[in-house]
Amino acid sequence: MDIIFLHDFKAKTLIGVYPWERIVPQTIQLDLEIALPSSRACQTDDIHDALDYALIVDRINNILTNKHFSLLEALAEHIAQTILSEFHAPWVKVSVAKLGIIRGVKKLGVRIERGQRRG
Ligand SMILES: Nc1nc2c(c(=O)[nH]1)N=C([C@H](O)[C@@H](O)CO)CN2
Repeated sequence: MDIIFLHDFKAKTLIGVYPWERIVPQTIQLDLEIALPSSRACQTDDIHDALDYALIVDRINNILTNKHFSLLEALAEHIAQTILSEFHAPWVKVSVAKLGIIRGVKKLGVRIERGQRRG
């Protein structure tokens, strides 16, 4: 299985369960692993055969700007389902973390894995 990874992708968004978190944007860190539907690009060296990671970054930035979630879990699920449905990836692993939100904890978050449903 060939994979595109995006590590240490930091961006600001409104997220959280508390009222102040609906007003003050927070920096989150995303780490993604995205399985590729095909390895054709390895042979052809053609971007048209590749899953363009720049488009994935653009799409995630769009989500972070336009959608606001209470829970990291819900954001991770939305990103995972977007990548599966819009980029036809067979499988994706999404980690979403907040940085320094709780005293004594440098980074905390959730990690989910999702695949295409059969049938
Ligand atoms: N499982 C989760 N627990 C909590 C979340 C979350 O997203 N998932 N979020 C919060 C608050 O928004 C937090 O960021 C502030 O302490 C608390 N617990």
